Amino acid sequence: MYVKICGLREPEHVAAAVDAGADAVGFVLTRSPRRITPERARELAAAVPPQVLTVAVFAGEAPERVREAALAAGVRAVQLHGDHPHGDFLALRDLGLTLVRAGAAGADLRCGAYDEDLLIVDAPRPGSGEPWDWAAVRGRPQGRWMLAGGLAPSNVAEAITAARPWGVDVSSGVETAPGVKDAGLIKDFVAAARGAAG
Ligand SMILES: O=C(O)c1ccccc1NCC(=O)[C@H](O)[C@H](O)COP(=O)(O)O
Repeated sequence: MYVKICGLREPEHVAAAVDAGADAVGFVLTRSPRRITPERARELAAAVPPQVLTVAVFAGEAPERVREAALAAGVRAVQLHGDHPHGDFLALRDLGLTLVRAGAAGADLRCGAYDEDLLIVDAPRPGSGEPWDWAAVRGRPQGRWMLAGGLAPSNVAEAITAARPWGVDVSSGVETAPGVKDAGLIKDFVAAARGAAG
């Protein structure tokens, strides 16, 4: 079970995610209570070992702006949320970064349909912490896809059973307030996801 912890802002929470065994850590570079600057993301990413994917998250920015910010942040992956057209992914392909497409269940659910490497199937409002009907997508997404939206240590096992994803992604469920991560919750989430998968 691939596990991504998103919306990290502080070095101790990045370290908590890495120590817990997360596969990917996300830095939000778009409008959000979790937003950080590309320069801050670079500082945080510098402490992440190479086996853990560093992801810069965008929503609605033009590819030129995504390119500039991703390079400034020094991340290894770019995540585009929402209604980005296929052309945006093609325009970023030459960066040589892992491309992640994220959207709600109404989108094309085949990973690779937009030339992306990973797919996230999320709640309608990203980063809202709102659970949705995870079971409704069971059997529909194809390829390397992560389930997101309202996941937490207390429900991630249920969500995995319901949707059978390749991976899971969380932000609000490992926070004590919007944008304020909790190292204990991060550890609990990774353990619960891996326990469910095992
Ligand atoms: O986290 C945000 O605030 C955010 C804002 C705008 C676009 C994307 C955002 N987050 C992307 C993620 O990958 C989140 O982890 C995902 O939406 C799940 O969020 P949550 O329901 O809070 O666990």
